[in-house]
Amino acid sequence: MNSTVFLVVVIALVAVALIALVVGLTVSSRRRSAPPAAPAPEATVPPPIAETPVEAEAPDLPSAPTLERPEGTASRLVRLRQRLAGSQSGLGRGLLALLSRDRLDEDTWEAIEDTLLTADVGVAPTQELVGRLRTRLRVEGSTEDPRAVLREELLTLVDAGMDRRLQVSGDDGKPGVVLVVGVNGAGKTTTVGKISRILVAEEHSVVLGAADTFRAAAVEQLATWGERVGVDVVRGPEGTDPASVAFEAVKEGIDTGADTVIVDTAGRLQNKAGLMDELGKVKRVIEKQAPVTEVLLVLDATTGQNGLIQARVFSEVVDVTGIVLTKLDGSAKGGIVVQVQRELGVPVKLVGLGEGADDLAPFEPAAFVDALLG
Ligand SMILES: Nc1nc2c(ncn2[C@@H]2O[C@H](COP(=O)(O)OP(=O)(O)OP(=O)(O)O)[C@@H](O)[C@H]2O)c(=O)[nH]1
Repeated sequence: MNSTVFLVVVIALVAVALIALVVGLTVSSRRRSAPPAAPAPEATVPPPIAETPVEAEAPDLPSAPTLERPEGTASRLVRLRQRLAGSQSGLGRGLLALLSRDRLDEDTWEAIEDTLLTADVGVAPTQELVGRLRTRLRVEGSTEDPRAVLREELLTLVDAGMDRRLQVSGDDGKPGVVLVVGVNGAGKTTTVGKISRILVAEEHSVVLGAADTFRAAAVEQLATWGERVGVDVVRGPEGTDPASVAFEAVKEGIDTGADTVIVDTAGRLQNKAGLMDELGKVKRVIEKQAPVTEVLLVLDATTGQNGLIQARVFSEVVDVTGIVLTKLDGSAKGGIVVQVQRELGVPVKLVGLGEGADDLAPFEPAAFVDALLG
Protein backbone atom coordinates (compact mmCIF):
# COMPACT_ATOMS: atom_id res chain seq x y z
CA MET A 1 0.00 0.00 0.00
CA ASN A 2 1.53 3.30 -1.01
CA SER A 3 1.45 6.35 1.18
CA THR A 4 -1.36 8.06 -0.77
CA VAL A 5 -3.69 5.12 -0.39
CA PHE A 6 -2.79 4.88 3.31
CA LEU A 7 -3.64 8.61 3.80
CA VAL A 8 -7.06 8.22 2.08
CA VAL A 9 -7.89 5.22 4.30
CA VAL A 10 -7.00 7.19 7.47
CA ILE A 11 -9.08 10.22 6.39
CA ALA A 12 -12.04 7.95 5.60
CA LEU A 13 -11.81 6.29 9.01
CA VAL A 14 -11.61 9.67 10.81
CA ALA A 15 -14.64 10.92 8.83
CA VAL A 16 -16.68 7.80 9.70
CA ALA A 17 -15.73 8.22 13.38
CA LEU A 18 -16.78 11.88 13.32
CA ILE A 19 -20.13 11.10 11.65
CA ALA A 20 -20.79 8.37 14.22
CA LEU A 21 -20.03 10.81 17.04
CA VAL A 22 -22.35 13.55 15.66
CA VAL A 23 -25.24 11.09 15.08
CA GLY A 24 -24.82 9.70 18.62
CA LEU A 25 -24.98 13.14 20.23
CA THR A 26 -28.10 14.20 18.23
CA VAL A 27 -30.07 11.07 19.22
CA SER A 28 -29.21 11.43 22.88
CA SER A 29 -30.22 15.13 22.89
CA ARG A 30 -33.55 14.29 21.15
CA ARG A 31 -34.21 11.67 23.83
CA ARG A 32 -33.67 14.24 26.59
CA SER A 33 -36.20 16.76 25.13
CA ALA A 34 -38.87 14.18 24.31
CA PRO A 35 -42.21 14.42 26.28
CA PRO A 36 -42.45 12.27 29.38
CA ALA A 37 -43.35 8.76 28.55
CA ALA A 38 -46.97 7.75 29.18
CA PRO A 39 -47.35 6.44 32.70
CA ALA A 40 -47.28 2.78 33.12
CA PRO A 41 -50.83 1.34 33.45
CA GLU A 42 -50.47 0.64 37.16
CA ALA A 43 -49.68 4.34 37.82
CA THR A 44 -53.30 5.33 36.86
CA VAL A 45 -54.82 3.19 39.59
CA PRO A 46 -55.90 5.55 42.40
CA PRO A 47 -54.04 5.15 45.60
CA PRO A 48 -55.85 3.36 48.39
CA ILE A 49 -58.34 5.66 50.18
CA ALA A 50 -56.50 5.35 53.45
CA GLU A 51 -53.42 6.88 51.87
CA THR A 52 -55.26 9.96 50.57
CA PRO A 53 -54.47 12.96 52.73
CA VAL A 54 -57.93 14.31 53.73
CA GLU A 55 -56.85 17.96 53.84
CA ALA A 56 -55.49 17.90 50.33
CA GLU A 57 -58.70 16.44 48.88
CA ALA A 58 -61.25 18.55 50.84
CA PRO A 59 -63.13 21.00 48.58
CA ASP A 60 -62.72 24.69 49.36
CA LEU A 61 -66.23 25.25 50.88
CA PRO A 62 -67.24 28.56 52.47
CA SER A 63 -67.63 28.26 56.21
CA ALA A 64 -71.25 27.89 57.42
CA PRO A 65 -72.82 31.28 58.23
CA THR A 66 -73.36 32.01 61.88
CA LEU A 67 -77.09 32.15 62.58
CA GLU A 68 -78.48 35.13 64.41
CA ARG A 69 -80.69 34.76 67.45
CA PRO A 70 -83.67 37.04 66.95
CA GLU A 71 -84.62 39.19 69.92
CA GLY A 72 -87.10 37.54 72.31
CA THR A 73 -90.64 38.86 72.71
CA ALA A 74 -90.28 40.39 76.18
CA SER A 75 -87.24 42.57 75.56
CA ARG A 76 -88.50 43.48 72.09
CA LEU A 77 -91.77 44.78 73.52
CA VAL A 78 -90.10 46.88 76.20
CA ARG A 79 -87.76 48.44 73.66
CA LEU A 80 -90.41 49.09 71.05
CA ARG A 81 -92.94 50.52 73.51
CA GLN A 82 -90.34 53.13 74.38
CA ARG A 83 -89.75 53.88 70.74
CA LEU A 84 -93.49 54.16 70.09
CA ALA A 85 -93.85 56.58 72.99
CA GLY A 86 -90.97 58.64 71.62
CA SER A 87 -92.57 58.97 68.20
CA GLN A 88 -96.21 59.52 69.19
CA SER A 89 -96.18 61.47 72.42
CA GLY A 90 -96.66 64.81 70.64
CA LEU A 91 -100.32 64.07 69.93
CA GLY A 92 -101.21 63.02 73.48
CA ARG A 93 -99.25 65.82 75.11
CA GLY A 94 -100.92 68.38 72.84
CA LEU A 95 -104.40 67.05 73.68
CA LEU A 96 -103.68 66.89 77.40
CA ALA A 97 -102.39 70.46 77.47
CA LEU A 98 -105.59 71.64 75.80
CA LEU A 99 -107.91 69.57 78.00
CA SER A 100 -106.18 70.77 81.15
CA ARG A 101 -106.98 74.43 80.50
CA ASP A 102 -109.10 76.15 83.14
CA ARG A 103 -111.83 76.94 80.64
CA LEU A 104 -112.72 74.57 77.83
CA ASP A 105 -114.15 77.15 75.44
CA GLU A 106 -115.03 76.76 71.75
CA ASP A 107 -111.53 77.79 70.66
CA THR A 108 -110.07 75.05 72.81
CA TRP A 109 -112.41 72.41 71.37
CA GLU A 110 -111.52 73.56 67.88
CA ALA A 111 -107.82 73.28 68.70
CA ILE A 112 -108.45 69.73 70.00
CA GLU A 113 -110.21 68.83 66.75
CA ASP A 114 -107.34 70.22 64.69
CA THR A 115 -104.81 68.26 66.72
CA LEU A 116 -106.70 65.01 66.09
CA LEU A 117 -107.15 65.67 62.38
CA THR A 118 -103.47 66.50 61.96
CA ALA A 119 -102.62 63.12 63.49
CA ASP A 120 -104.76 61.39 60.82
CA VAL A 121 -107.49 60.23 63.20
CA GLY A 122 -110.03 61.05 60.48
CA VAL A 123 -113.09 63.32 60.45
CA ALA A 124 -115.78 60.99 61.78
CA PRO A 125 -113.70 59.47 64.62
CA THR A 126 -112.49 62.96 65.59
CA GLN A 127 -116.02 64.31 65.86
CA GLU A 128 -117.06 61.28 67.85
CA LEU A 129 -114.18 61.63 70.29
CA VAL A 130 -114.61 65.36 70.75
CA GLY A 131 -118.35 64.85 71.36
CA ARG A 132 -117.67 62.35 74.14
CA LEU A 133 -114.94 64.45 75.73
CA ARG A 134 -117.22 67.50 75.71
CA THR A 135 -119.94 65.56 77.46
CA ARG A 136 -117.66 64.20 80.14
CA LEU A 137 -115.38 67.16 80.79
CA ARG A 138 -117.52 70.21 80.14
CA VAL A 139 -119.93 69.44 82.93
CA GLU A 140 -119.61 72.23 85.48
CA GLY A 141 -117.60 71.08 88.46
CA SER A 142 -116.57 67.80 86.78
CA THR A 143 -114.13 66.00 88.99
CA GLU A 144 -112.96 63.66 86.26
CA ASP A 145 -109.24 63.63 85.52
CA PRO A 146 -108.79 64.77 81.89
CA ARG A 147 -105.93 62.32 81.39
CA ALA A 148 -107.98 59.33 82.57
CA VAL A 149 -110.98 60.38 80.46
CA LEU A 150 -108.84 60.87 77.38
CA ARG A 151 -107.15 57.50 77.90
CA GLU A 152 -110.47 55.72 78.18
CA GLU A 153 -111.96 57.41 75.13
CA LEU A 154 -108.87 56.83 72.99
CA LEU A 155 -108.97 53.14 73.92
CA THR A 156 -112.60 52.96 72.80
CA LEU A 157 -111.59 54.60 69.54
CA VAL A 158 -108.72 52.19 68.92
CA ASP A 159 -111.10 49.30 69.71
CA ALA A 160 -109.31 47.17 72.26
CA GLY A 161 -111.76 44.30 71.65
CA MET A 162 -110.52 43.28 68.17
CA ASP A 163 -108.75 39.93 67.77
CA ARG A 164 -105.20 40.82 66.77
CA ARG A 165 -103.59 37.38 66.91
CA LEU A 166 -101.66 36.37 63.79
CA GLN A 167 -103.05 33.21 62.21
CA VAL A 168 -99.77 31.47 61.47
CA SER A 169 -100.79 27.84 62.02
CA GLY A 170 -102.70 25.60 59.65
CA ASP A 171 -104.99 22.60 60.10
CA ASP A 172 -104.73 18.95 59.05
CA GLY A 173 -100.95 18.91 59.31
CA LYS A 174 -100.63 21.71 56.77
CA PRO A 175 -98.69 24.89 57.42
CA GLY A 176 -100.38 28.21 58.03
CA VAL A 177 -99.93 30.45 54.99
CA VAL A 178 -99.39 34.19 55.40
CA LEU A 179 -99.72 36.28 52.24
CA VAL A 180 -98.16 39.74 52.43
CA VAL A 181 -99.45 42.44 50.07
CA GLY A 182 -99.23 46.19 49.54
CA VAL A 183 -98.01 49.01 47.30
CA ASN A 184 -94.36 49.57 46.32
CA GLY A 185 -92.01 50.47 49.11
CA ALA A 186 -94.53 50.05 51.92
CA GLY A 187 -92.14 47.65 53.66
CA LYS A 188 -93.47 44.21 52.62
CA THR A 189 -90.18 42.38 52.20
CA THR A 190 -88.81 43.88 55.40
CA THR A 191 -91.98 42.87 57.22
CA VAL A 192 -91.80 39.29 55.91
CA GLY A 193 -88.21 39.10 57.19
CA LYS A 194 -89.15 40.54 60.56
CA ILE A 195 -92.15 38.22 61.02
CA SER A 196 -89.96 35.22 60.23
CA ARG A 197 -87.60 36.32 63.02
CA ILE A 198 -90.45 36.57 65.50
CA LEU A 199 -91.59 33.07 64.54
CA VAL A 200 -88.06 31.66 64.71
CA ALA A 201 -87.63 33.22 68.17
CA GLU A 202 -90.81 31.33 69.15
CA GLU A 203 -89.36 28.07 67.78
CA HIS A 204 -91.66 27.83 64.74
CA SER A 205 -90.32 26.33 61.53
CA VAL A 206 -90.78 28.72 58.64
CA VAL A 207 -90.46 28.74 54.83
CA LEU A 208 -90.39 32.01 52.89
CA GLY A 209 -91.70 32.39 49.32
CA ALA A 210 -90.05 35.14 47.28
CA ALA A 211 -92.99 35.80 44.95
CA ASP A 212 -91.82 39.36 44.30
CA THR A 213 -90.36 38.13 41.03
CA PHE A 214 -90.65 41.59 39.50
CA ARG A 215 -87.69 43.03 41.41
CA ALA A 216 -84.56 40.85 41.56
CA ALA A 217 -83.25 42.88 44.50
CA ALA A 218 -86.35 41.98 46.53
CA VAL A 219 -85.60 38.27 46.06
CA GLU A 220 -81.99 38.80 47.19
CA GLN A 221 -83.19 40.90 50.10
CA LEU A 222 -85.52 38.13 51.24
CA ALA A 223 -82.82 35.47 50.74
CA THR A 224 -80.57 37.46 53.10
CA TRP A 225 -83.31 37.72 55.72
CA GLY A 226 -83.77 33.95 55.50
CA GLU A 227 -80.04 33.14 55.68
CA ARG A 228 -79.59 35.20 58.80
CA VAL A 229 -81.93 33.00 60.80
CA GLY A 230 -81.58 29.73 58.89
CA VAL A 231 -84.97 29.87 57.16
CA ASP A 232 -85.44 28.38 53.65
CA VAL A 233 -86.37 30.83 50.91
CA VAL A 234 -88.09 29.45 47.81
CA ARG A 235 -87.35 31.56 44.76
CA GLY A 236 -87.60 31.43 40.96
CA PRO A 237 -85.72 33.19 38.17
CA GLU A 238 -86.45 36.89 37.65
CA GLY A 239 -89.76 37.36 35.89
CA THR A 240 -91.19 33.93 36.82
CA ASP A 241 -94.93 33.78 37.40
CA PRO A 242 -95.27 34.80 41.07
CA ALA A 243 -98.10 32.32 41.50
CA SER A 244 -95.75 29.45 40.64
CA VAL A 245 -93.18 30.59 43.23
CA ALA A 246 -95.95 30.87 45.83
CA PHE A 247 -97.15 27.38 44.88
CA GLU A 248 -93.63 25.93 45.22
CA ALA A 249 -93.12 27.64 48.58
CA VAL A 250 -96.32 26.18 49.99
CA LYS A 251 -95.41 22.78 48.53
CA GLU A 252 -92.04 22.93 50.28
CA GLY A 253 -93.77 23.97 53.48
CA ILE A 254 -96.06 20.93 53.26
CA ASP A 255 -93.25 18.54 52.26
CA THR A 256 -90.96 19.65 55.07
CA GLY A 257 -93.70 19.83 57.69
CA ALA A 258 -93.12 23.56 58.32
CA ASP A 259 -95.43 25.43 60.69
CA THR A 260 -95.75 28.54 58.54
CA VAL A 261 -95.12 29.67 54.97
CA ILE A 262 -94.88 33.42 54.43
CA VAL A 263 -95.26 34.64 50.86
CA ASP A 264 -93.84 38.04 49.87
CA THR A 265 -95.44 39.65 46.81
CA ALA A 266 -94.41 42.44 44.45
CA GLY A 267 -95.50 45.96 45.25
CA ARG A 268 -98.44 46.96 43.08
CA LEU A 269 -100.49 50.06 42.67
CA GLN A 270 -104.10 49.59 43.59
CA ASN A 271 -105.20 51.25 40.33
CA LYS A 272 -103.45 48.73 38.07
CA ALA A 273 -106.12 46.15 37.31
CA GLY A 274 -103.72 43.59 35.76
CA LEU A 275 -101.47 43.54 38.80
CA MET A 276 -104.38 43.28 41.17
CA ASP A 277 -105.75 40.32 39.15
CA GLU A 278 -102.32 38.71 39.43
CA LEU A 279 -102.55 38.99 43.20
CA GLY A 280 -105.93 37.27 43.19
CA LYS A 281 -104.36 34.48 41.14
CA VAL A 282 -101.47 34.06 43.59
CA LYS A 283 -103.97 33.53 46.38
CA ARG A 284 -106.10 31.07 44.39
CA VAL A 285 -103.03 29.05 43.36
CA ILE A 286 -101.84 28.81 46.98
CA GLU A 287 -105.28 27.62 48.03
CA LYS A 288 -105.02 24.61 45.73
CA GLN A 289 -102.70 23.20 48.39
CA ALA A 290 -103.48 24.87 51.69
CA PRO A 291 -105.77 27.62 52.97
CA VAL A 292 -104.34 31.11 53.31
CA THR A 293 -104.67 31.70 57.05
CA GLU A 294 -103.66 35.37 57.06
CA VAL A 295 -103.55 38.13 54.43
CA LEU A 296 -101.51 41.03 55.75
CA LEU A 297 -101.78 44.40 54.06
CA VAL A 298 -98.65 46.45 54.68
CA LEU A 299 -99.33 50.19 54.87
CA ASP A 300 -96.78 52.95 55.26
CA ALA A 301 -97.99 55.12 58.15
CA THR A 302 -96.46 58.20 56.59
CA THR A 303 -98.71 58.09 53.52
CA GLY A 304 -101.83 59.27 55.37
CA GLN A 305 -105.16 59.21 53.54
CA ASN A 306 -103.64 57.44 50.54
CA GLY A 307 -103.18 54.40 52.76
CA LEU A 308 -106.94 54.19 53.18
CA ILE A 309 -107.60 54.13 49.47
CA GLN A 310 -105.03 51.33 49.10
CA ALA A 311 -106.57 49.42 51.96
CA ARG A 312 -110.01 49.52 50.38
CA VAL A 313 -108.91 48.21 46.98
CA PHE A 314 -106.56 45.49 48.26
CA SER A 315 -109.28 44.29 50.56
CA GLU A 316 -111.66 43.79 47.65
CA VAL A 317 -109.13 41.63 45.79
CA VAL A 318 -107.63 39.44 48.50
CA ASP A 319 -109.79 39.70 51.59
CA VAL A 320 -107.30 41.33 53.96
CA THR A 321 -107.35 39.90 57.50
CA GLY A 322 -104.79 42.15 59.20
CA ILE A 323 -102.90 45.41 58.75
CA VAL A 324 -99.21 45.98 59.32
CA LEU A 325 -98.57 49.67 59.83
CA THR A 326 -94.91 50.34 59.03
CA LYS A 327 -92.70 53.39 59.60
CA LEU A 328 -94.69 54.50 62.61
CA ASP A 329 -91.32 55.58 64.01
CA GLY A 330 -91.07 58.16 61.26
CA SER A 331 -94.57 59.54 61.66
CA ALA A 332 -96.46 61.30 64.42
CA LYS A 333 -99.67 60.30 62.66
CA GLY A 334 -100.60 57.27 64.71
CA GLY A 335 -104.25 58.26 64.33
CA ILE A 336 -104.24 56.35 61.03
CA VAL A 337 -104.67 53.20 63.14
CA VAL A 338 -108.20 54.32 63.98
CA GLN A 339 -109.15 55.23 60.44
CA VAL A 340 -107.84 52.14 58.74
CA GLN A 341 -109.51 49.79 61.21
CA ARG A 342 -112.84 51.60 60.76
CA GLU A 343 -112.56 51.67 57.02
CA LEU A 344 -111.84 47.96 56.67
CA GLY A 345 -113.23 46.50 59.85
CA VAL A 346 -109.84 44.76 60.00
CA PRO A 347 -107.46 45.13 62.96
CA VAL A 348 -103.97 46.57 62.89
CA LYS A 349 -102.00 43.51 64.01
CA LEU A 350 -98.39 44.66 63.79
CA VAL A 351 -96.53 47.94 63.80
CA GLY A 352 -93.13 48.65 62.25
CA LEU A 353 -91.02 50.90 64.42
CA GLY A 354 -87.68 51.10 62.66
CA GLU A 355 -85.34 49.61 60.10
CA GLY A 356 -83.67 47.23 62.55
CA ALA A 357 -84.22 43.49 62.07
CA ASP A 358 -86.32 43.17 65.24
CA ASP A 359 -88.19 46.48 65.00
CA LEU A 360 -91.64 44.94 64.50
CA ALA A 361 -94.10 44.57 67.36
CA PRO A 362 -97.63 43.28 67.88
CA PHE A 363 -100.05 46.17 68.05
CA GLU A 364 -101.30 46.54 71.63
CA PRO A 365 -104.08 49.12 72.02
CA ALA A 366 -103.32 49.99 75.67
CA ALA A 367 -99.58 50.37 75.06
CA PHE A 368 -100.37 52.45 71.98
CA VAL A 369 -102.68 54.81 73.88
CA ASP A 370 -100.19 55.10 76.73
CA ALA A 371 -97.52 55.95 74.19
CA LEU A 372 -99.78 58.66 72.79
CA LEU A 373 -100.30 60.11 76.24
CA GLY A 374 -96.57 60.07 76.99
N1 LIG B 1 -88.17 53.58 59.55
C1 LIG B 1 -88.73 52.46 59.11
N2 LIG B 1 -88.41 51.99 57.89
C2 LIG B 1 -89.00 50.87 57.46
C3 LIG B 1 -89.95 50.16 58.24
N3 LIG B 1 -90.36 49.08 57.53
C4 LIG B 1 -89.69 49.12 56.36
N4 LIG B 1 -88.87 50.18 56.30
C5 LIG B 1 -87.99 50.59 55.20
O1 LIG B 1 -88.75 50.84 54.05
C6 LIG B 1 -87.98 50.59 52.87
C7 LIG B 1 -88.79 49.74 51.90
O2 LIG B 1 -88.95 48.47 52.48
P1 LIG B 1 -89.18 47.15 51.59
O3 LIG B 1 -89.41 46.05 52.56
O4 LIG B 1 -88.12 46.97 50.58
O5 LIG B 1 -90.52 47.55 50.85
P2 LIG B 1 -91.38 46.65 49.83
O6 LIG B 1 -92.78 46.97 50.11
O7 LIG B 1 -91.00 45.23 49.90
O8 LIG B 1 -90.92 47.28 48.46
P3 LIG B 1 -91.26 46.75 46.93
O9 LIG B 1 -90.77 45.35 46.84
O10 LIG B 1 -90.53 47.71 46.05
O11 LIG B 1 -92.72 46.88 46.77
C8 LIG B 1 -86.71 49.93 53.36
O12 LIG B 1 -85.70 50.89 53.38
C9 LIG B 1 -87.04 49.49 54.77
O13 LIG B 1 -85.91 49.45 55.62
C10 LIG B 1 -90.28 50.69 59.54
O14 LIG B 1 -91.11 50.19 60.29
N5 LIG B 1 -89.65 51.84 59.92
